[in-house]
Amino acid sequence: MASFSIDIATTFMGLAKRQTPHLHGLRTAVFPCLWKTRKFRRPICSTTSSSRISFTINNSAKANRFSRRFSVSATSTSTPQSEESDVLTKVPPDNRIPATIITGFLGSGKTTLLNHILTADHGKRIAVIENEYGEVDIDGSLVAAKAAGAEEIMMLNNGCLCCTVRGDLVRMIAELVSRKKGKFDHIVIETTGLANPAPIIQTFYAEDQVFNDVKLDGVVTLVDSKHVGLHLDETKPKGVVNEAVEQIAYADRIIINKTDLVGESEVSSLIQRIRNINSMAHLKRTQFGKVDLDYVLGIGGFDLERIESSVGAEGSKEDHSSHSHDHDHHDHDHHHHHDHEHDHKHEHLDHHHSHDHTHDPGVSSVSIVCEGTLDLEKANMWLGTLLIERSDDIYRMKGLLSVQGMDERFVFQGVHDIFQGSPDRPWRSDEPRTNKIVFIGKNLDGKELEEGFKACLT
Ligand SMILES: Nc1nc2c(ncn2[C@@H]2O[C@H](COP(=O)(O)OP(=O)(O)OP(=O)(O)O)[C@@H](O)[C@H]2O)c(=O)[nH]1
Repeated sequence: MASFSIDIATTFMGLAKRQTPHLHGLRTAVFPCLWKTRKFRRPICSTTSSSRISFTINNSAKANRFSRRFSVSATSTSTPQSEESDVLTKVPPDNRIPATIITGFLGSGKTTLLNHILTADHGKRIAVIENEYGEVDIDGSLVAAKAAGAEEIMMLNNGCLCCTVRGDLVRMIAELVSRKKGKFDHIVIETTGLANPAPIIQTFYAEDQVFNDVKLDGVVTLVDSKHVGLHLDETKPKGVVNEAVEQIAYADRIIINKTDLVGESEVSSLIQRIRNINSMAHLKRTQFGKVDLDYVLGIGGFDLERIESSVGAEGSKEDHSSHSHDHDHHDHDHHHHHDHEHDHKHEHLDHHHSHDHTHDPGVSSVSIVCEGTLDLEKANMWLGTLLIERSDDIYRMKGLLSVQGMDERFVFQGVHDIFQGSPDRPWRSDEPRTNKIVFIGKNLDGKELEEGFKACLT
């Protein structure tokens, strides 16, 4: 399989060359390269052969904002390389410090959750980065007052992490690492209630100072069951993001908080609405942010090896734990595309899927589930083109793919124009080679995505 890794790399390299007219603009000084190419170095296992190609695609219409980056890690686990091999044979374990982003609209319960994390008995040494808009640090004192458990609390008070103080975040993480490396196990970042998580997520991939020492573990979004509907309903002027929607769209875990303030039917319809926006996050209902800590820390939401849990065929999971409640799973309504073709709503088992296609400009999820094997070159071309044209609208992608000629499952994930993929464990002999891919974004046309994807099957 080692040679296969190289084949994959060659394939991607070939495509990169073919797209040369678009490729190199951002690697020159013509445009500021906010998204430098980098090596994705997380190992699959210690005797891995690994090759990786990254390249940057310039979309001139949008180049003044972000470069297009499309990076692929091709890693095979099957054949160890000889000492002489020029393919990397031993990849060191990924010892980077995990970081969790806690987000959610104003007043949704972020600080309450943070205090719960800091005071719980988990044995983790946590460094906190707390971001507030105002000069006066209120949350910081609230956290600090309770936070016997925090190794360090750093405040960022002069603006919002997703915009003005993003550079400060980079410096703060670098400082934390240089000053206290080895003295803490996890970083928790609480954003302001008006933060758009995307630029914060991107910081973990775009900035060497962060990427080299810290890995993004997951995005946890708090939702105020009573008030979030108002914010989700808000119509923003063109070009202005609805933060409440974005925060849900980027989440790996969604905590539906303040359930004491609403009735069961309100929670159920809220869950339906949330699933419509993000069909791959896990959901949990709570009061005062009381969740098991392993629900929010160490979740591997951005870990390629653990991506499967979030691309389950039947959409987002509602986790049941400490709370007894009565609810059903019957009527969530995300856009879900199976092998079979039909455009009516139907029920099967205990799920009710909508197969009709929406042109609603809002944020939604599209899941594609189908058997078959993918021509990697076609898939690369399709995704590359899609991201050049639509990466502003495609917020998140995760997938588990069956690739032609490859014994392992191919896992990938993306955030806008960042894309990473690598082989994972081998397919089992009794396992259907089912492709699962989830898109979350704006103006998604499920039919078009499904057709595009299926055109890449062999
Ligand atoms: N009734 C009720 N109140 C809650 C719950 N969770 C948090 N609160 C209260 O809601 C208020 C806001 O909670 P915070 O944790 O400060 O919310 P936040 O998201 O950090 O707020 P900002 O930093 O302003 O965005 C506080 O008074 C909390 O005590 C809950 O489950 N039920």
